Amino acid sequence: MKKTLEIKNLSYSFGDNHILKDINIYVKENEMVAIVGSSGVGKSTLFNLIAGVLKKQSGEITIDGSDDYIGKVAYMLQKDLLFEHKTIINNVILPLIIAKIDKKVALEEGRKILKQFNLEKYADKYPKQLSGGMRQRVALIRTYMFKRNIFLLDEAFSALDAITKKELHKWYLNLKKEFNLTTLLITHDIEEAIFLSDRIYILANKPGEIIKEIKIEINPNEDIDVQRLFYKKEILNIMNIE
Ligand SMILES: Nc1ncnc2c1ncn2[C@@H]1O[C@H](COP(=O)(O)OP(=O)(O)OP(=O)(O)O)[C@@H](O)[C@H]1O
Repeated sequence: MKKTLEIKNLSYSFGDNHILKDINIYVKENEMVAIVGSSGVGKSTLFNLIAGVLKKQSGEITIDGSDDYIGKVAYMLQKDLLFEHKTIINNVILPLIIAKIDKKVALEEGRKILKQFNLEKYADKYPKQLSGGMRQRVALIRTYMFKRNIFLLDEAFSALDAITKKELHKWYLNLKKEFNLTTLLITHDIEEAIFLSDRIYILANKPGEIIKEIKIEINPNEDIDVQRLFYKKEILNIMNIE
């Protein structure tokens, strides 16, 4: 399968402060890949480089084989950034309006997608009338509406309580399947990374480097929780966390 995102020998410094060193990672089409690392290791810096928020200093970033990578990703952060004064439907269609699509057509598409995900009853409500989990679903659908090659999720589920988070993880896997999403997830939550991802990169040290790549292969005929626990132990071990 082709590589949607490929990063080669990417390094980055803020002045004399070396943050990232020789990062080599890739995400294949329809794949969900996580970058796991402790606080301050450079996860958001890497994310900002891919999104084009920070200017690349050295190394390569390509999306679908092209080094013209700026503006090719759809990204979502922990805070949902919904517009409080706009209804849910108007929040969802915002990417289409920005792309200058006729409002009537945009509204039709927005309602269709809300219906598809059983969110149509919220269409005319305002964000403050929704729970945290529902807001995050709306924000994820809005991110999808940008129709970019790859989704970058930076701690997108971190602000949610444990139960809502688990529900949203399952929901996201559905969204991924339905729309063939390609996702790079940045998280410090190891269990989240194991549940959602096909592969995990561990970012550690200072400057931050990829110290390990782990393929998550769950055998459905054996106890799934036990297999996930083994992966968790392996990752904690690598990260030197007891
Ligand atoms: N704009 C900036 N100018 C200077 N240093 C910065 C800037 N942004 C981040 N840093 C530094 O870069 C390092 C990595 O920060 P970054 O936010 O990428 O880490 P992170 O892994 O995302 O952490 P967290 O999980 O806490 O968000 C930190 O030491 C931080 O102080």
